[in-house]
Amino acid sequence: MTSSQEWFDDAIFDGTIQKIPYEEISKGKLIGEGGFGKVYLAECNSIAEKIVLKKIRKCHIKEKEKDILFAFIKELKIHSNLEQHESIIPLYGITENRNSYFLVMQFANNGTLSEFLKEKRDTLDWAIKISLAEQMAGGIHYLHSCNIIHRDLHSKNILLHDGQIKIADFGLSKDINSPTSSTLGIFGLNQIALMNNIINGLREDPIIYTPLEYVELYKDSWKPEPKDRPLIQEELTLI
Ligand SMILES: Nc1ncnc2c1ncn2[C@@H]1O[C@H](COP(=O)(O)OP(=O)(O)OP(=O)(O)O)[C@@H](O)[C@H]1O
Repeated sequence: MTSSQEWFDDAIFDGTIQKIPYEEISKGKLIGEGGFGKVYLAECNSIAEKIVLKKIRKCHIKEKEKDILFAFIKELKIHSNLEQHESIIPLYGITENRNSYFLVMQFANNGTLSEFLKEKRDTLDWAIKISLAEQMAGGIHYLHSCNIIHRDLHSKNILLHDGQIKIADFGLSKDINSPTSSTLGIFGLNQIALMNNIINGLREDPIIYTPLEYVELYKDSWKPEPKDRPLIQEELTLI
């Protein structure tokens, strides 16, 4: 029987995932922390632009943290099977040192959409907002065309690089052709509370001065019955 370490190694290194030698990388400052672990800014000899390292410690590879491990591997596999797309954050590969594995991806130099919107809330004009919505719909449309549903889209999982939307964080995504899918165990209490509110019909109030066509579009998109919501292709056309 293989150890969980061997199983993890096999799961990572079979297929198309590029392994980057750790010696080629100089790790910089800590820039964030998520469900798997810490995220660092870094540079790599063979990659022209700045990168981030998203870390999972090897000691997480044990039974009681299987959900975290599965989400990490799922993110890796789904992300590495995607082609380059302007609205998806590029994944360069994986690297490892003695204690940890790291996903290696492009550093998004404008941070998360959440930070961007907080900072620019009062100065963003509608042309930029519509352009961001269009880029996002374009990225989601691309994912759907690859039979991937993201399932965790929110403004902290959407990054911006040189003003361009980059969808990230595929840990909860599902390949609709794949029979294994359940990662429900890794939802946090906040997400469960939010889901409850949505199921019970709670919706935000439209923000004043939002164009009416846009309000109608997003109200259509939060209808309770999925069949009543527009497809992403329709949204893209309307935007
Ligand atoms: N490619 C990136 N470029 C720039 N900053 C990033 C990048 N990836 C992650 N970050 C930063 O690191 C933080 C943590 O990212 P990470 O994806 O690990 O977690 P999360 O999405 O916040 O949480 P979770 O993994 O639980 O959904 C982000 O909020 C963001 O500030």
